[in-house]
Amino acid sequence: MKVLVAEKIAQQGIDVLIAENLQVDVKMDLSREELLNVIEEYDAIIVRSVTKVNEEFYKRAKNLRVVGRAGNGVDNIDMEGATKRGIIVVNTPEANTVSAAEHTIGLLLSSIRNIAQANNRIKSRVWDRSNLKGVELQGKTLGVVGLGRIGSLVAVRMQSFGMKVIAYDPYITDARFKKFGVEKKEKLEDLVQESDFITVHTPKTDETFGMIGDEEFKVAKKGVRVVNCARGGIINEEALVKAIKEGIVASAGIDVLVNEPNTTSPLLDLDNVVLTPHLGADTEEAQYNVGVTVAHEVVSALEGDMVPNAVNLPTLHKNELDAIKAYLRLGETLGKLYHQLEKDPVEKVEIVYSGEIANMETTTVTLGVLKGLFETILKERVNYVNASLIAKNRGVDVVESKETSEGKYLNLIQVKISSKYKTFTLAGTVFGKDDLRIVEVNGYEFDVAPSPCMLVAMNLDKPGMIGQIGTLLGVSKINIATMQVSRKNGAEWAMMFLTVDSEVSKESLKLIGGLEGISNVQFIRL
Ligand SMILES: NC(=O)c1ccc[n+]([C@@H]2O[C@H](COP(=O)([O-])OP(=O)(O)OC[C@H]3O[C@@H](n4cnc5c(N)ncnc54)[C@H](O)[C@@H]3O)[C@@H](O)[C@H]2O)c1
Ligand SMILES: O=C(O)[C@H](O)COP(=O)(O)O
Repeated sequence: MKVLVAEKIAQQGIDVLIAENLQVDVKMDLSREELLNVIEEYDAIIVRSVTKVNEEFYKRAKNLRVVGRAGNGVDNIDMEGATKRGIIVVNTPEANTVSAAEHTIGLLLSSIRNIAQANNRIKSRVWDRSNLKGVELQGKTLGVVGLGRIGSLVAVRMQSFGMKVIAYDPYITDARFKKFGVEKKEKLEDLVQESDFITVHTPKTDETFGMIGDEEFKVAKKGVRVVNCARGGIINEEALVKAIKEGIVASAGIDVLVNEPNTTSPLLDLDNVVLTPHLGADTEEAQYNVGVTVAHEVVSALEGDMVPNAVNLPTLHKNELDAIKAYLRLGETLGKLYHQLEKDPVEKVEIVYSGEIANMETTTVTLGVLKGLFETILKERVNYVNASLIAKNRGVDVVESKETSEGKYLNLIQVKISSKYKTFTLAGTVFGKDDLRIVEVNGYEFDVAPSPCMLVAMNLDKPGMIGQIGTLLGVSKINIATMQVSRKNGAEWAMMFLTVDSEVSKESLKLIGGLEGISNVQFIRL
């Protein structure tokens, strides 16, 4: 498989990819046109914040399966476009947060003490201490907008400077404010009015873009100082220039601009603005972390494994993922069984989790069931990323429910698949760590370990049936590994489940199906 590294990442990250025998092309200087011309060759691409991974890009990236973002922000990646194509997007949200927080603080200190200006002055051989007076942090109020990973690191660190820290973040719990010793502000306006310094740490979204603008500067303290080390435009650039010129904003530290690279922004002309060219994550440590982390994630994603930092999948921590791994396989197995046993179009999939699994994060297991269900009948790529969208587009209603009460099994996944005509049921459990069992198929109880090649048949519940099939398979040189027969409350027909060592040909299936008292013979590939 081929990976294109389209922006600079640490060599150690590239080494991880090479060690996994991937063909790695490091091409950091491709023009847009060149990139679009070569991208069809690649299974994965690694980018940072510069490459626009958008519709135009996806249309040319016919074989792409993974976009690795060596960093945090994914606003340069069209997530909807990736999801509908089943392209997994992974990033490294934890890997550069300390560097970004430290850079924020660096910008703040630099801007309020005129460090950059003073440096320029003295390097031009002028020893002049005039007009460089700064302000102290101690006793002042810092307003943090967005108390996530980086915002909280900044908040905690700035308290050691003797600052009072307040924050506005409507999407987090009160407990998180408490944990970081930060006073919660219900409204952005309140934060703006009370802050001596404001720093923004939200992602760039429709809601946050321009959230600090003319209106906010109108109510801000005269002489407020601001920092943006998150994404360009969260503090509106035109409004900031105006507020600086009007003396409302005394200084600004800016790492990110709406348009990057940028050497023409009016902010560059203002003495009390300190700018860096998007350097928040540019440290030895952060680049090592993001490079190596993204490389491992890309490898896992290409191997079809679940990745904890997949952006267009439910969020799972590594330990949560480890805990549900066997259930993911079980969910997929149950999903795969349906269309190999039944042909009716699916209208509704109901998944009931009972016992231990009911206390776990099951959203991804549900995606596994849907993946298994659709991949047996669709030619297009079906995976965890797009399984739910495929269900929605096919009008399949997906319902997940949980029962924590103890049943016959310590854990159980029941899948009820309804068509216009009937409901077909499947159930499975995990014994021990990862021993899967199919325990029910349409009301027939089993204890079958799923295997790559299986045979299922209905047989009249009378003597001689098993022998007939055994003989025919023997003649076809197919070895039977296991066999189970299950009856259902005195029903005329029993169900037979065989695991076999090799594929059963269409001819053999036809012969078996033609046996007296045998019907619905299906070869199942798992
Ligand atoms: N300059 C750099 O080099 C650099 C490096 C790393 C990250 N970043 C950027 O820093 C920002 C923060 O990253 P993070 O890892 O802390 O993200 P995060 O997801 O951990 O935290 C973001 C926080 O913003 C909050 N939020 C979202 N919308 C909001 C709104 N409308 N009002 C108030 N709060 C809102 C969320 O609830 C969340 O708590 C991102 O934009 C990221 O791209 C920049
Ligand atoms: O979102 C991020 O991780 C930072 O903005 C860093 O971006 P970069 O990888 O382009 O330096």
